[in-house]
Amino acid sequence: MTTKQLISEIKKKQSFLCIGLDVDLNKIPKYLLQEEDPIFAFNKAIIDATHHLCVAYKPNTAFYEAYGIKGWKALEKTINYINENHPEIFTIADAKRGDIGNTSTMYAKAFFEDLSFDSVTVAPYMGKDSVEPFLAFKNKHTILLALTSNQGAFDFQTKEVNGKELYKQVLETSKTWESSENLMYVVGATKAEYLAEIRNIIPESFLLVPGVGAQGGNLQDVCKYGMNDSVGLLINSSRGIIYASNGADFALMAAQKGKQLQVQMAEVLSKQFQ
Ligand SMILES: O=C(O)c1cc(=O)[nH]c(=O)n1[C@@H]1O[C@H](COP(=O)(O)O)[C@@H](O)[C@H]1O
Repeated sequence: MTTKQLISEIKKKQSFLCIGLDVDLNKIPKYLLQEEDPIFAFNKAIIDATHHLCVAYKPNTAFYEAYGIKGWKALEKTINYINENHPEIFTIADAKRGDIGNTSTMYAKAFFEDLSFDSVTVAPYMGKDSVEPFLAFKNKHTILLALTSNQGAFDFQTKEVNGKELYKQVLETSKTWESSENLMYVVGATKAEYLAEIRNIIPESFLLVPGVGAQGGNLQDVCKYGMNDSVGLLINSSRGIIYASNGADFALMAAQKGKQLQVQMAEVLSKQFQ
């Protein structure tokens, strides 16, 4: 999917919501465990109930890898289900990969070709030759970790190296790489106060912003400082939506939580883009 198509979908749905499909078998309704593939059954119900409210789905691969071959199969069924039924939805494999060049190429093939995701999250710390193999894929997107939502972001990312914070060096350097138009960046919603400065460095790029809901990030602050002329934001919520209930009404309740965020997003968009 191109960025242009993503922006057009955001405007159409009046939403820049990304729903995180982080499936934990201990948290889903007990009766689903009798299904042949409980993870896929859960995801299918969530997707059926929420696809009109969001523009992106983000399965975090850890929640699938943890269940071995069955988990990986469920991930494959989930991405195929989204691509077949809702091809207009942007898909993110949240895998946080990155390695020496030839290995990164294999990671990119796994997520872009075998699983047909639109994007994958990548850690920047092995540098240019570890990221460019992902960028080489046309109409696919590499979402680089810039300033993450967790407390540990302060251990390295905000530390100054040669007079400049490391996350700023990640932003400035990565935008000079080949095919950098395929880059997006992760900035945690819990770091909203950094967004204005981040926008000075990368005014055009899309930001994936996790951390609203369960981690306490604030949607209004993220929009105020992070939005650009093309919206430029995908705001993710995982647990806050998919575990709204663990009863038979789980999908309905997830849709209600998703709707609450979508309504707030529509309000922001109507003010910003009249
Ligand atoms: O890359 C990510 O998506 C990510 C980066 C980050 O800085 N913080 C962060 O929480 N995430 C992911 O975003 C999701 C957040 O989930 P909730 O806190 O349940 O909404 C999880 O899949 C995290 O792994």
